[in-house]
Amino acid sequence: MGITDMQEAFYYRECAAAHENSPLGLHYAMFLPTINKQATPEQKKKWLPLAENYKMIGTYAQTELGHGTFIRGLETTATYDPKTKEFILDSPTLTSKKYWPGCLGKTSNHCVVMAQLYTQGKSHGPHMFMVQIRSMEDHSVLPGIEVGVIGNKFGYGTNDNGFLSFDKLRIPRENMLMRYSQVGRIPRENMLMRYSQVSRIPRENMLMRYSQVHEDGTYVKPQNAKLAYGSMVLIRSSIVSDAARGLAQACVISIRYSAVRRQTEAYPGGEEPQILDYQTQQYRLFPLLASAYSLQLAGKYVFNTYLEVNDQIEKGNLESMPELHALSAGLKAFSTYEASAGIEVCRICCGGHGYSQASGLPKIYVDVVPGCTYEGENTVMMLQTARYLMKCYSRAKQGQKLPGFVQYIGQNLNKKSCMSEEVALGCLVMAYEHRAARLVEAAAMRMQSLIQGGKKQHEAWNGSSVQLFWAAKAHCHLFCVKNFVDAIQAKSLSSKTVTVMKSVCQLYGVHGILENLGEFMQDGFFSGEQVGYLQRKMLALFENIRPNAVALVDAFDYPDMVLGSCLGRYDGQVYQALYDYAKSAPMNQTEIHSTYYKHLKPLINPETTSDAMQFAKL
Ligand SMILES: CCCCCCCCCCCC(=O)SCCNC(=O)CCNC(=O)[C@H](O)C(C)(C)COP(=O)(O)OP(=O)(O)OC[C@H]1O[C@@H](n2cnc3c(N)ncnc32)[C@H](O)[C@@H]1OP(=O)(O)O
Ligand SMILES: Cc1cc2nc3c(=O)[nH]c(=O)nc-3n(C[C@H](O)[C@H](O)[C@H](O)COP(=O)(O)OP(=O)(O)OC[C@H]3O[C@@H](n4cnc5c(N)ncnc54)[C@H](O)[C@@H]3O)c2cc1C
Repeated sequence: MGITDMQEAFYYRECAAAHENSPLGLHYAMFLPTINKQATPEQKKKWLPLAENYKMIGTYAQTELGHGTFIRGLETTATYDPKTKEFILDSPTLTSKKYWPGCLGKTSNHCVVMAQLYTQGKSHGPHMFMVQIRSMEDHSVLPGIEVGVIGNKFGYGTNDNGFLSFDKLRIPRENMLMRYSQVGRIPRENMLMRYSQVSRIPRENMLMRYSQVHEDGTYVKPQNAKLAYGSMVLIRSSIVSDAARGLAQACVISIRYSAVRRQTEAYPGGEEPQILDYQTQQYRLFPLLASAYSLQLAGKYVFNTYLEVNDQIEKGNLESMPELHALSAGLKAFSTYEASAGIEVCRICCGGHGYSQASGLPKIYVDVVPGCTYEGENTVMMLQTARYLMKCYSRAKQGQKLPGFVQYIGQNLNKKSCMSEEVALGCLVMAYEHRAARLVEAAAMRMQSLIQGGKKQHEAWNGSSVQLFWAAKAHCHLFCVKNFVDAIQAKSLSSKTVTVMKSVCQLYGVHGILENLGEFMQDGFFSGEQVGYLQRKMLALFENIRPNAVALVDAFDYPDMVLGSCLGRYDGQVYQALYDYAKSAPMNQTEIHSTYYKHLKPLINPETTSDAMQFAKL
C-alpha cells in the first residue's frame, strides 16, 4: 500500500484485520524499529530491505523463563571468540531459555536476541544480536536452535509467543570453523543462514551502533548503557495510545448500547428508560469516557516527546533520556491500569450481553490487559518513575531548577485548596500538583528516616516502595489532568468544542479526586465543604455530558468493522445483530448435535445405544 508512516500503518492494519492480533506484530512493532535504531548503517543496508519486504521476519527475544524484569540478570550468553571472530550464543540453563517473545514460536525466521556479552574473559552486560533461527528456504529450524510456542494464553491467540534456546554443544566445533573459513568466499546474503545453522553468528551481527567489539575482542562502551533499551522506550511510548484506544473502543460499545438498551419502568406503567439515563450508569461510564480522552491526549504527548528526544539522541545529546524514561515508563503503567480496569467496567455495564463474545468487549480486554505486564511490569515501571521523582526531589531541595513537568516537586505544602462551587480548572490542577508533591515528599521522608534508622539503601527503597508507587501514580495522574487542561485551552479549538470538552475534562479531574479522596485530604488540603462542591459538580457534569455522550464516542470514529461488536453498532440495531450472531453459531448449523448420539442418547434411551455405537465407530 506504500504506507510508510508507522501510525498510519497501524490504523490500516487495524481495519484490514480488525479481529486478530497480527502474527507479524512483533516484526513491525519491535524488530524493524530495533534494526532502524540500533544497527549500524552497514547492518541497516543489509537487513532493512529484507525485513521491510518480509523476507526476514523477526521478533524481539529478550525475556527468559527465569528473568523478564531484571534485564541485567539475563542468562543467555554471547561469548566472543577472537580466533574465529564469532559470538557463541548459549543458553546454559533451563531458566535462560527465551520465553514469551511474540511471533517467535512459528512465524519468525530471525530475532534480535538480548544476551550477556562476554569478551576477553569479561562480562559487559546485555547486548543485542541478530540471529537467524529458521531457514529462509523452507522455514525449518536451524541446527543448534530449539524453538516452539509456549501454549495457550489469556488472549493473543494469533500471536505465537514462543520459547527459544541456543545449544552450542550440539554443533561440532570443527564444522563451525569450517563454515567460518568460507565466509569471505560466499555471497554476503548467504552468511546469515550458514552461521545461524551452527548457532554461531558473525561479529557484524551484533547491533553495535553504540557499543563495539573490535576484531581482537576489545570492548568499547556505549555513551550510555541504557541506549540498548531504546526499543522498549519506543514501545512504552506507543502503548499509552494503544491502551487509550482499547478504552475508547470499550466506551463506544458500552455507551452506544446504553443508549439503545431500556430497562425497568421508571414508575408503574411508565416507559422503560434508556439505561444511559440512570445516574449510576453515568457514574460508571462517563468518567471512563473522560479517561479515554485524557489517555489519548497523553499518548500523543508521550509519543511526540519520544520523537523529539530521539532526534536529540541521534545528534548525540542524551540529556533528556532520563525524563523520557520516567515519563514513558510511568504513563505506560498508568494508562494500561486505567484502561484494563475501565474496559471491565464497560463490560459489566452491558449486563449479560457484555459477557458474550458478540459484545466485542472480551477481545478488547484480553488485548489491552497484557500491556500491564509486557514491556515492563507495571509496578516495576512505576517504581522507575518514582526513582526519577526521588532524584528530582533531592535536586529541588538543593535549589536546582527542574524540567517542566516535574517543576511542582518541592513546592510549599502549607497551602489550602482554592476550590469553589464553580470548580475552576486551575484549582483542579493545583489540587493534583499538591497531592503529587506531598506524596513525593512523603516517600522521600520515609526513605530518609529508614536510612537514618540504619537501613541500607536497598532496604530503605523496599521499605518505602508502596509510598513510592503512590507518588509515581499521583505524578502520572497529575500529568494526565494537566495535559488535558492544556489541550482544551489550545487556541485552535472552536468555542463549542471547548464548552463540551471542558465538561469532560472537569469530570476527569473531579472524579479522580473523589476516587482518591484520602490522598487529597490527609493533610487537610481540602475542607469537607470543598468535597461537597466536588460531589455536586460531578453530578451536574453527568447532566451536562448526557446529551453529548453518544456524539462524544462517535467522535472517536471507529468503524463497526473495527469494533466487531453487536452492541456497539453505529445503527443501534443491537437485538437483530445479537440474534443473527446466535443463528450463525456453528452449533446451530445442525438440528441435532453429534454429542447427542455419543453421550446423551445412551443416558436417555439406553436400549437403543447401537446407534451411539455406530456413531462412535464412525
Ligand atoms: C503499537 C503499540 C503496541 C505494540 C504491541 C507490542 C506487543 C508486545 C510487545 C512486548 C515486548 C516485550 O515485552 S519485550 C521485553 C520487555 N521487557 C522489559 O520491559 C523489561 C523491563 N525491565 C527494564 O526495563 C529494566 O531492567 C529496569 C528498568 C527495570 C531496570 O534496569 P537495570 O538495568 O537494572 O537498571 P537500574 O539499575 O534499575 O537503573 C539504572 C539506571 O538506568 C535507568 N534506566 C533504566 N531503563 C532506562 C531506559 N530505558 N532509558 C533510560 N534510562 C533507563 C534507570 O532510571 C537508572 O537511572 P539512575 O537512577 O541510575 O540515574
Ligand atoms: C502477551 C505478552 C507478550 C510478550 N512479548 C514479549 C516479547 O515479544 N519479547 C520479550 O522479550 N518478552 C515478551 N514478554 C515478556 C514480558 O516483557 C515480561 O513478562 C515482562 O517484562 C515482565 O517480566 P516478568 O515476567 O519477569 O515479571 P516478574 O518480574 O517476574 O514480575 C512478577 C511480579 O514481581 C514483581 N517485581 C519484579 N521485580 C520487582 C522489583 N524490582 N520491585 C518490585 N516488584 C517487582 C512485579 O511487580 C510482579 O508483580 C511478553 C509478555 C506477555 C504477557
